[in-house]
Formats: sequence, structure tokens, C-alpha cells
Amino acid sequence: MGYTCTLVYNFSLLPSRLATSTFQNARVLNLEAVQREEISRPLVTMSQIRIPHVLTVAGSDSGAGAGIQADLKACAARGVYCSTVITAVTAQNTVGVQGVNIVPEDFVREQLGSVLSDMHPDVVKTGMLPSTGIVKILSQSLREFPVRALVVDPVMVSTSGDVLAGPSILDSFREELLPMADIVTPNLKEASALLGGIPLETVADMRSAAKSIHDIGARNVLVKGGDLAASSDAVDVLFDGKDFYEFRSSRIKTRNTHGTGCTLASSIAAELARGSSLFFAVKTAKRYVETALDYSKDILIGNGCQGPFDHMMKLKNNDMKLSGHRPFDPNDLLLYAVTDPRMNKKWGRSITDAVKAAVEGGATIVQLREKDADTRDFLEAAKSCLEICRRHGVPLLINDRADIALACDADGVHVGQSDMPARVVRTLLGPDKIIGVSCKTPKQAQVAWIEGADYIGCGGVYPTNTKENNITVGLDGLKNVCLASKLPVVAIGGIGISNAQPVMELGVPSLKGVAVVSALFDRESVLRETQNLRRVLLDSITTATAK
Ligand SMILES: Cc1ncc(COP(=O)(O)OP(=O)(O)O)c(N)n1
Ligand SMILES: Cc1nc(C(=O)O)sc1CCOP(=O)(O)O
Ligand SMILES: [Mg+2]
Repeated sequence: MGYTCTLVYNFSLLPSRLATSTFQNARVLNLEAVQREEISRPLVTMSQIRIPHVLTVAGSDSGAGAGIQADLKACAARGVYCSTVITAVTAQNTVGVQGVNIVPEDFVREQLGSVLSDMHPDVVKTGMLPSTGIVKILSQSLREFPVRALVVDPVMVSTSGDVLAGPSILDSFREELLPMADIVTPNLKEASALLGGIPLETVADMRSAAKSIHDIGARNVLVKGGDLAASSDAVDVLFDGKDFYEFRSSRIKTRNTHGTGCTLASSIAAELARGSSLFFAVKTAKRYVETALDYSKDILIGNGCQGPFDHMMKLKNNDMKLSGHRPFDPNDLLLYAVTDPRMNKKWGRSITDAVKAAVEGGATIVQLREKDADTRDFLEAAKSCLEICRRHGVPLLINDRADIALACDADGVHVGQSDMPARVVRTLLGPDKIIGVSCKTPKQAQVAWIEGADYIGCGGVYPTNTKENNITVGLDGLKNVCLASKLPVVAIGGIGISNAQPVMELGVPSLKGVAVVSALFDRESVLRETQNLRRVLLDSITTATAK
């Protein structure tokens, strides 16, 4: 099907770009203009959106911790499109580099032409450039197809110590690439190699190295001091031709550092592509890498001494064995325990004691409904309750507060008609978390389904003292919602051992269970009351199926 698309350009864009590429001796790149905001991305009026784009020119890492694979993941994590020109294919893992196969120069040229002539990346980032010929081809291509910024990661040696680009490459780096670079990001070894092998042992050495590399032609130089023995912190030095900036962070104890350099450079490129200033790009990229390293410090991939890290910061939580998380099962709604701080206070128990007793008594799902708790106290309580629930394989939901659910990685959120809309909660929490919505009418049930909820809470079935001014919909109201609902339903409001049976025997398949507060928590023994209610519910199911 054809469609029309209208792109409205900010007119400052075209003259600046053209000027940059046509003036003799002008720099190929125009990052300064971007930073002065003379260049901005096209404004888009209709259905098409121009998104930031980084082209990475680098080697493939079969272990996917570094190289092209790291660049793709880092850009994806930062919300930036990434295209690739592969310069070499390496066989490597967490032990080291077992083989390198260099892509023929003509084919590197062909890949560059394909991407640059059509897709117009905002920023080019370079990694492993294994021959002087490839460096030359790249600089020619960039002259032919100017981009807004060039980020050069002068990869020479892998983290395992294997040589990825020999010393012969140094001259072409110095002559061809650094004068075009908006930023170059050497580690200590690479900075030393670029400067003829001078020793770099202190932060003062790093500063003078940054200045000397700047003198070669790079506009900005970030010397990474991760390997600096003299410092207990990790210190990186940025020199912009005028000022020095030191970025300090405490060292993260982990074996999973493979690909950190590639990731930092591609994250800087991603931020530049998004229009950030260079300083902000470096700061943001560093924060991202540090967060990902910290998050991934315990993950185990491979048997070597340098593991990859998790760019998307998802793997640990998605590991069902580690997190105890499993997909939502509507039968989890059978005995839904909802906590209440006033009742816990009255009976002198902590929220964790209450939750522990409920899950040990057979609650199949728990909701923390802490209406007036301080955010910090609520978060701490939620983390402790989550541990208990995970041990029992019981999902834990948070009432109203998507922020708390996100912060403690709870299994989901329950919202009402005046809380955050379910579709917004879904966007925040992603596709896998459980979202419940309170509905009193068939119309509300239909909206909840459209907005991506997983279940409906319908009530009040009976009058309740637990929730002020609650409207009672009765068994009929519940039945109407259940009949209209495409989602499983849990009944709520005034339900307990004495009146749960008529609810469960309504005879509507979407009704999966009862949610209760006072019947469990406004009692002396939460454990016993939960066990008893569970028995009643299971008996009603047996009776209903026998009918
Ligand atoms: C399972 C379940 N159903 C309904 C509610 C009520 O939610 P809401 O209408 O948002 O009211 P508050 O609980 O926030 O006062 C619920 N919490 N759980
Ligand atoms: C939190 C809540 N929501 C309701 C609704 O009708 O949506 S009734 C309710 C309170 C339920 O407490 P109890 O089990 O003590 O009656
Ligand atoms: Mg609510």
C-alpha cells in the first residue's frame, strides 16, 4: 500500500550540512554546530519519525560481549538505531580470541557505501579497524558522505590481551582518523601506543596524554583509566582542547567487563546522535555503562575470566530460576490476600509477618495495599514481602503504585478507576507484569481489556468497612461484569468464610476467586483464617464442577 509522507525540515539543517561538506578544508564533521544547536533533526509532521542513528564500523565478536554485537545492544538500550559495517569476524569467547578473519577491503567499502549513501546515520562510531587500508577507506567514505560526529574507539588489544590491530595501524589512526574525530576514547594502553609507548601511571600522566592526543587532531579526548593501578577509584579524563574533566566512580567488583570500551564508545555515539552535547554524552554514557556493569556483576556466561555484561539489564530478572517469576495464571486469583496497615497495627504484626502467614496459609496472590505509607518504608516492606512471596511461588502485586512495583521488581500493580490508567501502567511495566483493574460496570471491564489489563477486580460484592464510601454492586453486579468480561475476574468487598460460597457458585467461568482484606487480616490468626477460607473456596469449586 502506498502512502505519502511529509518531512518539514528545520531550514538551518541544510545550509549547515552543505556548508560543512563543500568548504575546502572544512572538517567533515560538524559536531560543534550540533552543540550550538544550529543543526537540528528534521521536524516530522505525519506518520514517519526520524530516529537517531549510529553506524558502527567494527569487528564481530562471536561471544557477543564486545564489538558489533555490543554496539548494537548499547544503541538499542539507549533507544538509538544502529547500522553496522563489519571489518573483521572474530572467533572469541570469555577465555580469549581464538581466530580473526579480516573482511576484504573492497567489501568494507561496499558496506560503507550501502549504509552511508542511503541511510544517513547521524554519527559514526569506529571499533576494530584491522588494516591501514580499512582506515583509509573509512576516511574516504566519510569525506564523501559527511556525518554529524565521529567517535573513534582506537581498539588495538582485546580485554583478554589479544592483538586486534597491529602497531602498523597507529600511523593511519594518527594521520587519517584522529584529525576527523570528534572524540577518541583510548584506554591507558591505547593512549600510550598512540603516543609512541610512553608510560601512563598517574592521573597527571592521563591528562598530558589527553592533551598530546588532542594535539594530533582529535577534538575531544577521553582517556579511560580503568586499569590505572595508582587509583582506587576508576578515573577517566576528558580533555576538550581547553578544559580537563575527571569522571570518578568506585570500581565495580565483577568479572563481567568484556566489551566495556566498545559499549562506552557506542553509548557516547548514541547520545550524540540524540543531540546531546559532548560532555553530557560522555557523562550519560558512563552512567549507563556503570549501571549495567553493577546490574550484571553476578551473571554467569562462559567459563573464562572475562564475561560479558547485560546491556539491556533484563536477563537477571527474566531468569525464572533466579527471580521466581512466572507468567500470570488466572487461577492465581483463587485466594487473593490484600494487606491493610491499620489491621496489622491493631493486631501488632508487621506487614512481612502478615504476608508470611497468608502465603503459608495458602493465599495464591498477595497485594500490598499500604495507602498512607512513606514511599521509602513502602519500598523496603515491598522488597521483604517479595522475598517471602518468591520463596512460595506466589505473585506479589502493589496497589496503586507503579513506581514501587518498578523499584522492587514486583510482579504487578492493581489500579482503580481513578488511579493511573492501565495502558500507562502497561507502558511503564512492560508486557510481562500483571496488571489488575477495579471495575464496577461491563463498560469499565471492556476498557480494562482494551488497555492491556490481565484481570479485573469487581466489587463491592457485599458492604465493607475496609474501604470508605465503596459502592456495593452485589452478586448481580458482579455477574454482569463477569459475563461482559474477556478477562478473568476476582470478586472483592465484604467477602469471608460465611459468604464466599454464593460468590464462587455464581456459575460464570470468568470468575476465578475472591479478594479479601478483613477476613484474613482483621483476625487473630492470619494463617488459620487463610487455611479455612481456602478450604471453603476449594469445596465450592468441587461443588460447582459436580453440578
Ligand atoms: C483485587 C482488587 N480489586 C479492587 C481493588 C480496589 O482498587 P481501587 O478501586 O483502586 O481502590 P483502592 O484499593 O486503591 O482503594 C483492589 N485494591 N484490589
Ligand atoms: C480494597 C477494596 N476494593 C473494593 C472494591 O469494591 O473495589 S472493596 C475493598 C475492600 C475489601 O475489604 P474487605 O475484604 O475487608 O471487605
Ligand atoms: Mg487504587
